[in-house]
Amino acid sequence: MTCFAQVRKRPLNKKELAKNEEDIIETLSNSLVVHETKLKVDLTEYMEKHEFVFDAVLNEEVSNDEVYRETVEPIVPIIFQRTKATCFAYGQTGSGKTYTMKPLPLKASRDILRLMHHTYRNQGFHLFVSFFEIYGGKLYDLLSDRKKLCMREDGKQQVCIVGLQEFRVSDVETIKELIEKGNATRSTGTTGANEESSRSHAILQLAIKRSVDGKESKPPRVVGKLSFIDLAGSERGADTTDTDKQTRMEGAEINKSLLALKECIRALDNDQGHIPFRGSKLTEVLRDSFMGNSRTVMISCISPSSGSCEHTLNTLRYADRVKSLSKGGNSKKDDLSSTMNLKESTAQPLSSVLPTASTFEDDINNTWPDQNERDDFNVPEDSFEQEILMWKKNGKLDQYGFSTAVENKLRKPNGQTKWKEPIRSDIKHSKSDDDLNALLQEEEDLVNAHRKQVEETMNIVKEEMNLLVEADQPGNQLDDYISRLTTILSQKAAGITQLQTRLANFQRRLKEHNVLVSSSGY
Ligand SMILES: Nc1ncnc2c1ncn2[C@@H]1O[C@H](COP(=O)(O)OP(=O)(O)OP(=O)(O)O)[C@@H](O)[C@H]1O
Repeated sequence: MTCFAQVRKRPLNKKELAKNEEDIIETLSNSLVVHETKLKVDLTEYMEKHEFVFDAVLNEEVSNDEVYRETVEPIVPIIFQRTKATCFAYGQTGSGKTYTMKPLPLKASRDILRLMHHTYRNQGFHLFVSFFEIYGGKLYDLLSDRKKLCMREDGKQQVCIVGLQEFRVSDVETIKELIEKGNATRSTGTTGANEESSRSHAILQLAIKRSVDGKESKPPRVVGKLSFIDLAGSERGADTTDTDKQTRMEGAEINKSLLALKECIRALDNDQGHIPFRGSKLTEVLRDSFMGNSRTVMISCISPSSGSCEHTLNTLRYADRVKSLSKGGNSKKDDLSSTMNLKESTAQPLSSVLPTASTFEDDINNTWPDQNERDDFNVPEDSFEQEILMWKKNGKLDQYGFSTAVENKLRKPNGQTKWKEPIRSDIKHSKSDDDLNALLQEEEDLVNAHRKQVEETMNIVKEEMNLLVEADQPGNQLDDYISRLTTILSQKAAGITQLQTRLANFQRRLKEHNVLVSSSGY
Protein backbone atom coordinates (compact mmCIF):
# COMPACT_ATOMS: atom_id res chain seq x y z
CA MET A 1 0.00 0.00 0.00
CA THR A 2 1.20 3.47 -0.78
CA CYS A 3 0.10 6.38 1.36
CA PHE A 4 0.41 10.05 0.39
CA ALA A 5 0.06 12.58 3.15
CA GLN A 6 -1.03 16.06 2.20
CA VAL A 7 -2.09 19.07 4.19
CA ARG A 8 -4.64 21.69 3.19
CA LYS A 9 -4.75 25.00 5.00
CA ARG A 10 -8.00 26.94 4.76
CA PRO A 11 -8.20 30.76 4.92
CA LEU A 12 -9.14 32.55 8.15
CA ASN A 13 -12.92 32.72 8.41
CA LYS A 14 -15.08 35.74 9.35
CA LYS A 15 -15.36 34.70 13.00
CA GLU A 16 -11.61 34.34 13.35
CA LEU A 17 -10.99 37.65 11.61
CA ALA A 18 -13.54 39.37 13.88
CA LYS A 19 -11.65 38.05 16.91
CA ASN A 20 -8.39 39.35 15.45
CA GLU A 21 -6.93 35.88 15.41
CA GLU A 22 -3.67 35.58 13.57
CA ASP A 23 -2.65 33.27 10.77
CA ILE A 24 0.07 31.16 12.39
CA ILE A 25 0.71 28.78 9.49
CA GLU A 26 3.51 29.55 7.07
CA THR A 27 3.44 27.30 4.03
CA LEU A 28 6.46 26.48 1.93
CA SER A 29 6.65 24.13 -1.05
CA ASN A 30 5.96 20.81 0.63
CA SER A 31 6.48 21.85 4.21
CA LEU A 32 4.87 24.16 6.69
CA VAL A 33 5.75 25.93 9.91
CA VAL A 34 3.35 26.45 12.82
CA HIS A 35 4.24 29.52 14.89
CA GLU A 36 3.04 28.79 18.41
CA THR A 37 3.00 31.55 21.01
CA LYS A 38 4.18 30.28 24.38
CA LEU A 39 4.90 31.74 27.78
CA LYS A 40 8.24 31.64 29.52
CA VAL A 41 8.34 31.02 33.27
CA ASP A 42 8.70 34.78 33.77
CA LEU A 43 5.44 35.16 31.82
CA THR A 44 7.03 36.80 28.79
CA GLU A 45 5.88 35.51 25.41
CA TYR A 46 8.06 33.67 22.94
CA MET A 47 7.45 31.93 19.62
CA GLU A 48 7.99 28.23 19.16
CA LYS A 49 8.27 26.99 15.57
CA HIS A 50 7.10 23.52 14.59
CA GLU A 51 8.12 22.38 11.14
CA PHE A 52 6.48 19.53 9.23
CA VAL A 53 7.20 18.03 5.83
CA PHE A 54 4.55 16.24 3.76
CA ASP A 55 4.08 14.97 0.23
CA ALA A 56 2.24 18.20 -0.57
CA VAL A 57 1.12 21.31 1.26
CA LEU A 58 -1.88 23.07 -0.27
CA ASN A 59 -2.26 26.62 0.92
CA GLU A 60 -5.38 28.80 1.20
CA GLU A 61 -5.06 29.93 -2.40
CA VAL A 62 -5.41 26.43 -3.80
CA SER A 63 -8.84 25.83 -5.31
CA ASN A 64 -10.92 22.66 -5.09
CA ASP A 65 -10.21 22.03 -8.77
CA GLU A 66 -6.48 22.06 -8.07
CA VAL A 67 -6.95 19.79 -5.05
CA TYR A 68 -8.72 17.31 -7.32
CA ARG A 69 -6.00 17.53 -9.97
CA GLU A 70 -3.29 16.91 -7.43
CA THR A 71 -4.90 14.23 -5.30
CA VAL A 72 -7.51 12.17 -7.10
CA GLU A 73 -7.13 12.70 -10.84
CA PRO A 74 -3.90 10.69 -11.09
CA ILE A 75 -5.55 7.78 -9.27
CA VAL A 76 -8.65 7.50 -11.46
CA PRO A 77 -7.06 5.53 -14.34
CA ILE A 78 -5.48 2.95 -12.06
CA ILE A 79 -8.77 1.87 -10.53
CA PHE A 80 -9.50 0.30 -13.92
CA GLN A 81 -6.41 -1.79 -13.25
CA ARG A 82 -7.53 -3.60 -10.14
CA THR A 83 -6.46 -0.97 -7.68
CA LYS A 84 -8.42 0.18 -4.66
CA ALA A 85 -7.85 3.79 -3.76
CA THR A 86 -8.97 5.64 -0.65
CA CYS A 87 -8.98 9.35 -0.05
CA PHE A 88 -9.44 10.62 3.53
CA ALA A 89 -10.00 14.05 4.95
CA TYR A 90 -8.74 14.31 8.52
CA GLY A 91 -8.84 17.28 10.87
CA GLN A 92 -10.67 19.14 13.58
CA THR A 93 -14.25 20.27 13.21
CA GLY A 94 -14.50 23.28 10.90
CA SER A 95 -11.05 22.79 9.38
CA GLY A 96 -12.41 22.22 5.85
CA LYS A 97 -12.81 18.43 5.54
CA THR A 98 -16.26 18.55 4.00
CA TYR A 99 -15.37 21.57 1.87
CA THR A 100 -12.42 19.59 0.51
CA MET A 101 -14.11 16.20 0.10
CA LYS A 102 -17.53 17.16 -1.21
CA PRO A 103 -16.55 18.03 -4.79
CA LEU A 104 -14.08 15.16 -5.28
CA PRO A 105 -16.44 12.19 -5.94
CA LEU A 106 -18.39 14.05 -8.60
CA LYS A 107 -15.25 15.15 -10.41
CA ALA A 108 -13.89 11.59 -10.18
CA SER A 109 -17.17 10.12 -11.49
CA ARG A 110 -17.01 12.45 -14.46
CA ASP A 111 -13.52 11.20 -15.35
CA ILE A 112 -14.46 7.57 -14.71
CA LEU A 113 -17.46 7.82 -17.03
CA ARG A 114 -15.31 9.51 -19.63
CA LEU A 115 -12.85 6.64 -19.50
CA MET A 116 -15.66 4.08 -19.66
CA HIS A 117 -17.22 5.75 -22.67
CA HIS A 118 -13.98 6.25 -24.57
CA THR A 119 -10.90 4.22 -23.63
CA TYR A 120 -12.87 1.23 -22.29
CA ARG A 121 -15.88 1.51 -24.57
CA ASN A 122 -17.88 -1.72 -24.92
CA GLN A 123 -15.67 -3.61 -22.50
CA GLY A 124 -18.40 -4.36 -19.98
CA PHE A 125 -17.42 -1.83 -17.31
CA HIS A 126 -20.05 -0.30 -15.05
CA LEU A 127 -19.91 2.32 -12.33
CA PHE A 128 -21.70 1.82 -9.00
CA VAL A 129 -22.21 4.35 -6.22
CA SER A 130 -22.87 3.71 -2.54
CA PHE A 131 -22.81 6.14 0.37
CA PHE A 132 -22.99 5.28 4.05
CA GLU A 133 -21.85 6.59 7.39
CA ILE A 134 -20.42 5.16 10.58
CA TYR A 135 -21.95 6.86 13.58
CA GLY A 136 -21.27 5.66 17.11
CA GLY A 137 -19.79 2.43 15.69
CA LYS A 138 -22.93 1.65 13.66
CA LEU A 139 -23.47 1.74 9.92
CA TYR A 140 -26.26 3.68 8.18
CA ASP A 141 -27.13 3.83 4.50
CA LEU A 142 -27.17 7.47 3.37
CA LEU A 143 -28.90 6.57 0.11
CA SER A 144 -31.67 4.62 1.79
CA ASP A 145 -33.12 6.89 4.49
CA ARG A 146 -30.35 6.10 6.98
CA LYS A 147 -31.35 2.45 7.09
CA LYS A 148 -29.24 0.65 9.69
CA LEU A 149 -26.81 -1.77 8.09
CA CYS A 150 -24.83 -4.65 9.40
CA MET A 151 -21.45 -5.88 8.43
CA ARG A 152 -20.60 -9.53 7.85
CA GLU A 153 -17.67 -11.52 6.67
CA ASP A 154 -18.47 -14.02 3.98
CA GLY A 155 -16.97 -17.50 3.70
CA LYS A 156 -13.81 -16.02 2.22
CA GLN A 157 -13.45 -13.52 5.06
CA GLN A 158 -14.41 -10.75 2.70
CA VAL A 159 -16.22 -7.99 4.54
CA CYS A 160 -19.61 -7.15 3.09
CA ILE A 161 -22.18 -4.64 4.22
CA VAL A 162 -25.51 -6.38 4.19
CA GLY A 163 -28.33 -4.37 2.62
CA LEU A 164 -26.18 -1.48 1.39
CA GLN A 165 -27.83 0.09 -1.65
CA GLU A 166 -25.53 0.32 -4.63
CA PHE A 167 -26.71 2.34 -7.61
CA ARG A 168 -25.52 1.62 -11.12
CA VAL A 169 -24.97 4.99 -12.74
CA SER A 170 -24.11 6.05 -16.23
CA ASP A 171 -24.52 9.81 -16.20
CA VAL A 172 -23.08 12.60 -14.10
CA GLU A 173 -26.44 14.15 -13.26
CA THR A 174 -27.69 11.02 -11.48
CA ILE A 175 -24.47 10.77 -9.50
CA LYS A 176 -24.82 14.41 -8.49
CA GLU A 177 -28.34 13.78 -7.22
CA LEU A 178 -27.23 10.73 -5.25
CA ILE A 179 -24.31 12.58 -3.65
CA GLU A 180 -26.56 15.49 -2.69
CA LYS A 181 -29.12 13.12 -1.24
CA GLY A 182 -26.47 11.37 0.85
CA ASN A 183 -24.95 14.61 2.10
CA ALA A 184 -28.37 15.87 3.15
CA THR A 185 -29.02 12.67 5.08
CA ARG A 186 -25.69 12.73 6.92
CA SER A 187 -26.01 13.21 10.66
CA THR A 188 -24.39 16.13 12.40
CA GLY A 189 -24.50 16.39 16.13
CA THR A 190 -24.94 19.54 18.18
CA THR A 191 -22.23 19.70 20.79
CA GLY A 192 -21.33 22.73 22.83
CA ALA A 193 -18.25 23.61 20.84
CA ASN A 194 -19.61 23.72 17.31
CA GLU A 195 -23.09 23.16 16.02
CA GLU A 196 -21.75 22.01 12.71
CA SER A 197 -19.51 19.43 14.28
CA SER A 198 -19.60 16.20 12.49
CA ARG A 199 -19.42 13.12 14.64
CA SER A 200 -19.69 10.51 11.93
CA HIS A 201 -17.43 9.12 9.23
CA ALA A 202 -19.07 9.46 5.80
CA ILE A 203 -17.92 6.95 3.19
CA LEU A 204 -18.76 7.35 -0.48
CA GLN A 205 -17.61 4.54 -2.73
CA LEU A 206 -17.33 4.44 -6.50
CA ALA A 207 -16.93 0.84 -7.62
CA ILE A 208 -15.92 -0.16 -11.12
CA LYS A 209 -17.35 -3.54 -11.99
CA ARG A 210 -17.04 -5.62 -15.09
CA SER A 211 -19.42 -8.18 -16.51
CA VAL A 212 -17.72 -11.54 -16.69
CA ASP A 213 -16.81 -12.31 -20.33
CA GLY A 214 -18.96 -9.36 -21.28
CA LYS A 215 -22.08 -11.38 -20.37
CA GLU A 216 -24.72 -9.11 -18.83
CA SER A 217 -26.54 -12.14 -17.38
CA LYS A 218 -23.86 -12.77 -14.74
CA PRO A 219 -23.37 -10.30 -11.85
CA PRO A 220 -20.46 -8.01 -12.61
CA ARG A 221 -17.28 -8.38 -10.56
CA VAL A 222 -15.47 -5.56 -8.79
CA VAL A 223 -12.39 -4.43 -10.70
CA GLY A 224 -11.43 -1.41 -8.63
CA LYS A 225 -12.81 0.98 -6.10
CA LEU A 226 -12.39 4.59 -5.15
CA SER A 227 -13.50 5.53 -1.63
CA PHE A 228 -13.89 9.05 -0.29
CA ILE A 229 -13.98 9.37 3.47
CA ASP A 230 -14.95 12.49 5.34
CA LEU A 231 -13.82 11.57 8.83
CA ALA A 232 -15.43 12.74 12.04
CA GLY A 233 -13.85 15.82 13.66
CA SER A 234 -10.54 14.61 15.08
CA GLU A 235 -10.92 16.55 18.34
CA ARG A 236 -14.17 14.66 19.00
CA GLY A 237 -12.09 11.77 20.26
CA ALA A 238 -11.39 13.91 23.31
CA ASP A 239 -15.07 13.96 24.27
CA THR A 240 -14.48 10.92 26.45
CA THR A 241 -14.64 13.15 29.52
CA ASP A 242 -17.91 14.85 28.53
CA THR A 243 -20.70 14.78 31.09
CA ASP A 244 -23.16 13.36 28.58
CA LYS A 245 -22.87 9.58 28.31
CA GLN A 246 -23.89 9.43 24.64
CA THR A 247 -21.28 12.07 23.72
CA ARG A 248 -18.68 10.24 25.78
CA MET A 249 -19.36 6.96 24.03
CA GLU A 250 -19.28 8.58 20.59
CA GLY A 251 -16.01 10.26 21.50
CA ALA A 252 -14.50 6.92 22.53
CA GLU A 253 -15.63 5.34 19.26
CA ILE A 254 -14.18 8.19 17.16
CA ASN A 255 -10.95 8.01 19.12
CA LYS A 256 -10.70 4.27 18.60
CA SER A 257 -11.37 4.47 14.88
CA LEU A 258 -8.89 7.26 14.18
CA LEU A 259 -6.26 5.45 16.19
CA ALA A 260 -6.94 2.16 14.39
CA LEU A 261 -6.89 3.92 11.02
CA LYS A 262 -3.48 5.40 11.72
CA GLU A 263 -2.10 2.08 12.89
CA CYS A 264 -3.48 0.18 9.88
CA ILE A 265 -1.95 2.64 7.42
CA ARG A 266 1.37 2.54 9.27
CA ALA A 267 1.35 -1.25 9.40
CA LEU A 268 0.48 -1.58 5.71
CA ASP A 269 3.00 1.01 4.63
CA ASN A 270 5.64 -0.78 6.65
CA ASP A 271 4.70 -4.20 5.25
CA GLN A 272 4.02 -5.40 8.77
CA GLY A 273 2.63 -8.92 9.02
CA HIS A 274 -0.26 -7.96 11.20
CA ILE A 275 -2.75 -5.27 10.26
CA PRO A 276 -5.10 -4.36 13.12
CA PHE A 277 -8.21 -4.04 10.94
CA ARG A 278 -10.47 -5.24 13.69
CA GLY A 279 -9.55 -2.28 15.84
CA SER A 280 -12.66 -0.40 14.71
CA LYS A 281 -15.71 -0.53 12.43
CA LEU A 282 -14.06 2.01 10.14
CA THR A 283 -10.97 -0.09 9.51
CA GLU A 284 -12.98 -3.30 9.22
CA VAL A 285 -15.13 -1.72 6.53
CA LEU A 286 -12.04 -0.47 4.70
CA ARG A 287 -10.21 -3.76 4.90
CA ASP A 288 -10.71 -4.76 1.28
CA SER A 289 -9.78 -1.26 0.10
CA PHE A 290 -6.44 -1.58 1.86
CA MET A 291 -5.48 -5.05 0.68
CA GLY A 292 -3.68 -5.92 -2.55
CA ASN A 293 -2.90 -3.05 -4.89
CA SER A 294 -4.01 -0.02 -2.97
CA ARG A 295 -3.40 3.70 -2.73
CA THR A 296 -4.24 6.01 0.10
CA VAL A 297 -4.33 9.77 0.06
CA MET A 298 -4.77 11.47 3.39
CA ILE A 299 -5.63 15.15 3.22
CA SER A 300 -5.18 16.71 6.65
CA CYS A 301 -7.21 19.88 6.91
CA ILE A 302 -6.07 22.66 9.20
CA SER A 303 -7.32 26.02 10.32
CA PRO A 304 -4.71 28.81 10.16
CA SER A 305 -5.91 30.60 13.29
CA SER A 306 -3.94 31.06 16.49
CA GLY A 307 -7.02 29.92 18.45
CA SER A 308 -6.81 26.46 16.84
CA CYS A 309 -3.07 26.03 17.38
CA GLU A 310 -3.33 23.02 19.68
CA HIS A 311 -5.78 21.14 17.42
CA THR A 312 -3.69 22.02 14.36
CA LEU A 313 -0.57 20.60 15.99
CA ASN A 314 -2.47 17.44 16.93
CA THR A 315 -3.69 17.04 13.34
CA LEU A 316 -0.19 17.55 11.94
CA ARG A 317 1.33 15.11 14.43
CA TYR A 318 -1.24 12.51 13.42
CA ALA A 319 -0.51 13.09 9.73
CA ASP A 320 3.19 12.98 10.46
CA ARG A 321 2.90 9.57 12.09
CA VAL A 322 0.86 8.25 9.18
CA LYS A 323 3.43 9.35 6.63
CA SER A 324 6.57 8.87 8.68
CA LEU A 325 7.25 5.28 7.66
CA SER A 326 7.17 6.16 4.00
CA LYS A 327 9.91 8.72 4.40
CA GLY A 328 13.52 8.03 3.70
CA GLY A 329 13.83 4.99 1.57
CA ASN A 330 10.53 3.19 1.52
CA SER A 331 10.77 2.00 -2.02
CA LYS A 332 7.07 2.05 -2.56
CA LYS A 333 6.91 5.80 -3.06
CA ASP A 334 6.54 5.75 -6.80
CA ASP A 335 5.83 7.99 -9.70
CA LEU A 336 2.63 9.35 -8.21
CA SER A 337 4.46 11.19 -5.47
CA SER A 338 6.07 13.46 -7.99
CA THR A 339 2.69 14.59 -9.23
CA MET A 340 1.52 15.27 -5.72
CA ASN A 341 3.57 18.32 -4.98
CA LEU A 342 1.61 21.28 -6.15
CA LYS A 343 4.46 23.70 -6.02
CA GLU A 344 7.04 21.54 -7.68
CA SER A 345 5.11 19.87 -10.41
CA THR A 346 2.80 20.91 -13.12
CA ALA A 347 -0.45 19.03 -12.83
CA GLN A 348 -0.51 15.95 -14.99
CA PRO A 349 -3.47 15.94 -17.35
CA LEU A 350 -5.64 12.87 -17.12
CA SER A 351 -5.06 12.03 -20.77
CA SER A 352 -1.32 11.66 -20.24
CA VAL A 353 -1.73 8.94 -17.63
CA LEU A 354 -4.58 7.05 -19.25
CA PRO A 355 -3.74 3.47 -20.02
CA THR A 356 -4.84 2.16 -23.37
CA ALA A 357 -7.27 -0.72 -23.59
CA SER A 358 -4.47 -3.10 -24.45
CA THR A 359 -2.27 -2.06 -21.52
CA PHE A 360 -5.20 -2.77 -19.22
CA GLU A 361 -5.42 -6.37 -20.42
CA ASP A 362 -1.65 -6.75 -20.27
CA ASP A 363 -1.54 -5.42 -16.74
CA ILE A 364 -4.18 -7.83 -15.56
CA ASN A 365 -2.36 -10.73 -17.15
CA ASN A 366 1.05 -9.73 -15.94
CA THR A 367 0.44 -8.63 -12.40
CA TRP A 368 -2.43 -10.71 -11.09
CA PRO A 369 -2.28 -14.40 -10.36
CA ASP A 370 -4.72 -16.40 -12.42
CA GLN A 371 -7.33 -18.67 -10.92
CA ASN A 372 -5.11 -21.77 -11.21
CA GLU A 373 -2.34 -20.07 -9.35
CA ARG A 374 -4.73 -19.02 -6.61
CA ASP A 375 -6.11 -22.51 -6.34
CA ASP A 376 -2.58 -23.96 -6.26
CA PHE A 377 -1.73 -21.73 -3.43
CA ASN A 378 -4.73 -22.45 -1.27
CA VAL A 379 -3.37 -25.26 0.84
CA PRO A 380 -6.06 -26.90 2.99
CA GLU A 381 -6.86 -24.83 6.05
CA ASP A 382 -6.30 -27.79 8.35
CA SER A 383 -2.69 -28.20 7.39
CA PHE A 384 -2.10 -24.48 7.70
CA GLU A 385 -3.54 -24.33 11.17
CA GLN A 386 -1.51 -27.38 12.20
CA GLU A 387 1.53 -25.48 11.14
CA ILE A 388 0.50 -22.46 13.18
CA LEU A 389 0.08 -24.68 16.24
CA MET A 390 3.59 -26.03 15.72
CA TRP A 391 5.04 -22.54 15.50
CA LYS A 392 3.11 -21.50 18.59
CA LYS A 393 4.37 -24.52 20.48
CA ASN A 394 7.94 -23.74 19.50
CA GLY A 395 7.49 -20.14 20.63
CA LYS A 396 8.19 -18.79 17.19
CA LEU A 397 5.18 -16.55 16.80
CA ASP A 398 5.81 -12.85 17.05
CA GLN A 399 4.10 -10.43 19.39
CA TYR A 400 1.15 -10.24 17.05
CA GLY A 401 0.74 -14.00 17.14
CA PHE A 402 2.11 -14.38 13.68
CA SER A 403 5.56 -15.39 12.60
CA THR A 404 7.43 -13.77 9.78
CA ALA A 405 8.44 -17.20 8.60
CA VAL A 406 4.83 -18.30 8.34
CA GLU A 407 3.97 -15.06 6.65
CA ASN A 408 6.72 -15.60 4.12
CA LYS A 409 5.01 -18.81 3.16
CA LEU A 410 2.05 -16.71 2.12
CA ARG A 411 4.07 -14.50 -0.13
CA LYS A 412 4.83 -14.83 -3.76
CA PRO A 413 8.52 -14.90 -4.65
CA ASN A 414 8.32 -11.18 -5.51
CA GLY A 415 7.13 -10.39 -2.01
CA GLN A 416 3.50 -9.75 -2.89
CA THR A 417 1.11 -11.16 -0.32
CA LYS A 418 -0.94 -13.94 -1.79
CA TRP A 419 -4.39 -15.24 -1.22
CA LYS A 420 -3.93 -16.67 2.22
CA GLU A 421 -4.52 -13.36 3.98
CA PRO A 422 -8.02 -14.31 5.19
CA ILE A 423 -6.75 -17.35 7.08
CA ARG A 424 -3.92 -15.35 8.57
CA SER A 425 -6.30 -12.73 9.90
CA ASP A 426 -8.46 -15.42 11.47
CA ILE A 427 -5.62 -16.68 13.58
CA LYS A 428 -4.47 -13.29 14.70
CA HIS A 429 -7.90 -12.10 15.60
CA SER A 430 -8.08 -14.35 18.64
CA LYS A 431 -6.32 -12.54 21.46
CA SER A 432 -3.46 -10.68 19.89
CA ASP A 433 -5.75 -8.24 18.08
CA ASP A 434 -7.36 -7.15 21.32
CA ASP A 435 -3.99 -6.98 23.05
CA LEU A 436 -2.47 -4.87 20.32
CA ASN A 437 -5.42 -2.49 20.25
CA ALA A 438 -5.26 -2.16 24.02
CA LEU A 439 -1.53 -1.41 23.82
CA LEU A 440 -2.03 1.18 21.11
CA GLN A 441 -4.69 2.86 23.19
CA GLU A 442 -2.41 2.84 26.25
CA GLU A 443 0.40 4.40 24.24
CA GLU A 444 -1.88 7.20 23.07
CA ASP A 445 -3.18 7.67 26.63
CA LEU A 446 0.35 7.92 27.99
CA VAL A 447 1.38 10.57 25.46
CA ASN A 448 -1.82 12.52 26.17
CA ALA A 449 -1.28 12.27 29.92
CA HIS A 450 2.29 13.48 29.46
CA ARG A 451 1.16 16.45 27.38
CA LYS A 452 -1.49 17.30 29.98
CA GLN A 453 1.05 17.03 32.77
CA VAL A 454 3.41 19.46 30.99
CA GLU A 455 0.54 21.92 30.55
CA GLU A 456 -0.41 21.61 34.21
CA THR A 457 3.21 22.11 35.24
CA MET A 458 3.29 25.33 33.20
CA ASN A 459 0.21 26.59 35.03
CA ILE A 460 1.69 25.66 38.39
CA VAL A 461 4.94 27.44 37.50
CA LYS A 462 2.97 30.57 36.60
CA GLU A 463 1.29 30.38 39.99
CA GLU A 464 4.68 29.93 41.66
CA MET A 465 6.03 33.00 39.87
CA ASN A 466 3.07 35.04 41.10
CA LEU A 467 3.63 33.74 44.61
CA LEU A 468 7.29 34.80 44.49
CA VAL A 469 6.32 38.26 43.26
CA GLU A 470 3.83 38.54 46.14
CA ALA A 471 6.41 37.24 48.64
CA ASP A 472 8.66 40.17 47.73
CA GLN A 473 5.90 42.70 48.47
CA PRO A 474 6.05 44.49 51.82
CA GLY A 475 3.50 43.22 54.38
CA ASN A 476 3.34 39.77 52.90
CA GLN A 477 1.58 37.17 55.07
CA LEU A 478 4.01 34.36 55.90
CA ASP A 479 1.21 31.88 56.78
CA ASP A 480 -0.45 32.40 53.43
CA TYR A 481 2.86 32.04 51.59
CA ILE A 482 3.66 28.77 53.39
CA SER A 483 0.27 27.20 52.82
CA ARG A 484 0.18 28.16 49.11
CA LEU A 485 3.73 26.92 48.55
CA THR A 486 2.84 23.63 50.29
CA THR A 487 -0.15 23.17 47.98
CA ILE A 488 1.90 23.99 44.90
CA LEU A 489 4.66 21.55 45.81
CA SER A 490 2.17 18.74 46.54
CA GLN A 491 0.44 19.37 43.20
CA LYS A 492 3.79 19.16 41.40
CA ALA A 493 4.78 15.99 43.24
CA ALA A 494 1.38 14.35 42.63
CA GLY A 495 1.57 15.12 38.89
CA ILE A 496 5.03 13.59 38.59
CA THR A 497 4.12 10.52 40.64
CA GLN A 498 0.99 9.92 38.53
CA LEU A 499 2.94 10.11 35.30
CA GLN A 500 5.70 7.88 36.67
CA THR A 501 3.12 5.24 37.66
CA ARG A 502 1.49 5.39 34.23
CA LEU A 503 4.86 5.10 32.52
CA ALA A 504 5.92 2.14 34.70
CA ASN A 505 2.60 0.37 33.97
CA PHE A 506 3.02 0.90 30.25
CA GLN A 507 6.60 -0.40 30.34
CA ARG A 508 5.40 -3.46 32.25
CA ARG A 509 2.66 -4.07 29.66
CA LEU A 510 5.17 -3.79 26.81
CA LYS A 511 7.38 -6.28 28.55
CA GLU A 512 4.48 -8.68 29.17
CA HIS A 513 3.70 -8.61 25.47
CA ASN A 514 7.29 -8.88 24.45
CA VAL A 515 7.17 -5.67 22.48
CA LEU A 516 10.61 -4.38 21.74
CA VAL A 517 10.35 -0.64 21.54
CA SER A 518 12.89 -0.30 18.74
CA SER A 519 11.26 -2.86 16.48
CA SER A 520 7.63 -2.03 16.97
CA GLY A 521 7.69 1.49 15.68
CA TYR A 522 6.75 3.04 19.01
N1 LIG B 1 -10.19 26.07 1.57
C1 LIG B 1 -11.29 26.77 1.94
N2 LIG B 1 -11.59 27.93 1.33
C2 LIG B 1 -12.67 28.65 1.69
N3 LIG B 1 -13.53 28.28 2.67
C3 LIG B 1 -13.29 27.13 3.32
C4 LIG B 1 -12.16 26.31 2.99
N4 LIG B 1 -12.17 25.24 3.80
C5 LIG B 1 -13.25 25.38 4.58
N5 LIG B 1 -13.93 26.49 4.31
C6 LIG B 1 -15.15 26.96 5.00
O1 LIG B 1 -14.98 26.72 6.40
C7 LIG B 1 -16.17 26.21 6.99
C8 LIG B 1 -15.93 24.88 7.68
O2 LIG B 1 -15.55 23.93 6.71
P1 LIG B 1 -16.11 22.42 6.73
O3 LIG B 1 -17.58 22.37 7.00
O4 LIG B 1 -15.63 21.80 5.48
O5 LIG B 1 -15.34 21.85 7.98
P2 LIG B 1 -15.29 20.33 8.48
O6 LIG B 1 -13.88 20.06 8.82
O7 LIG B 1 -15.92 19.43 7.48
O8 LIG B 1 -16.16 20.37 9.81
P3 LIG B 1 -17.03 19.16 10.46
O9 LIG B 1 -16.06 18.23 11.11
O10 LIG B 1 -17.92 19.87 11.42
O11 LIG B 1 -17.78 18.51 9.33
C9 LIG B 1 -17.20 26.15 5.89
O12 LIG B 1 -18.01 27.28 5.92
C10 LIG B 1 -16.36 26.13 4.61
O13 LIG B 1 -17.06 26.71 3.53
